[in-house]
Amino acid sequence: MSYLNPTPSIIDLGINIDHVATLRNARGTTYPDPLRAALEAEEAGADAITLHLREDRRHIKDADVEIIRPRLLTRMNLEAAVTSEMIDFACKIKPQDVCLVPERREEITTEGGLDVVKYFVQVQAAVKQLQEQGIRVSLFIDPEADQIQAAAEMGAPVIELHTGRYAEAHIEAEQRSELERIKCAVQEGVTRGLKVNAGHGLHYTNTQAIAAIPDITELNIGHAIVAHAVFVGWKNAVSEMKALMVQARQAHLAK
Ligand SMILES: CC(=O)[C@@H](O)[C@H](O)COP(=O)(O)O
Ligand SMILES: NCC(=O)COP(=O)(O)O
Repeated sequence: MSYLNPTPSIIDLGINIDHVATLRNARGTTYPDPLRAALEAEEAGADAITLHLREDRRHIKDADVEIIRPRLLTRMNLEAAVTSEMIDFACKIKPQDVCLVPERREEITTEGGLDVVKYFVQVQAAVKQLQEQGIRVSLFIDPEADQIQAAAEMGAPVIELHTGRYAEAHIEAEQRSELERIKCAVQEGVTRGLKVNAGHGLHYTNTQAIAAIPDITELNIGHAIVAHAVFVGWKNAVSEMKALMVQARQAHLAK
């Protein structure tokens, strides 16, 4: 829900604008402008703007975060690694949401969830520091019961389930089993009183089944929308994704 979309959404869409910046950085130009992408995404129905400030600054830069933060009419969901540099930066910027993610410099994309069981102490300290600044913290984790339990125990109010394995499953049986894993994780999160989001690798033909899961509050989607925008335009790509999510949820609720 936002000033632009005042009716509560049946399911929220956070638009990840990282790869608008990837395209800009490929030529060192000032276009396409991530700020413009964020504002037009809001006009097209986005409920939040997600952006990942990576340690290597391969797409989003510090200045993007600083410029975009005060201009949003919805909310900013800043993805950040659990490092003192990133947590201090987030505390300075004060986005409405920070999603703590794992990061490996050599990876092409975020390969799995943050291991909040293994790094319990470090993640809990970051959650506390961010919460002291009034920032809502989300943990980007694999859809596993022990990860969800640790997230709840350390006091994070939100989790985002990594849907990468589901999105990459090419065999139908494997995709079905990944979907079941996500459904169980959603239930586990809700039972523990958490707001449950999901995302990673979702596109125009695999998002429906995830959006239909009734207790998922928000999906964060980026790469597929930037790619689709090449053919249909940015605002159409955003509104098409939002519409298919809403339709999938409504169809499930009408059953
Ligand atoms: C954490 C996450 O899933 C997204 O932020 C994603 O990582 C963005 O794109 P890249 O992984 O390609 O940087
Ligand atoms: N947290 C997931 C996200 O923001 C979007 O990931 P993707 O759609 O670019 O794979």
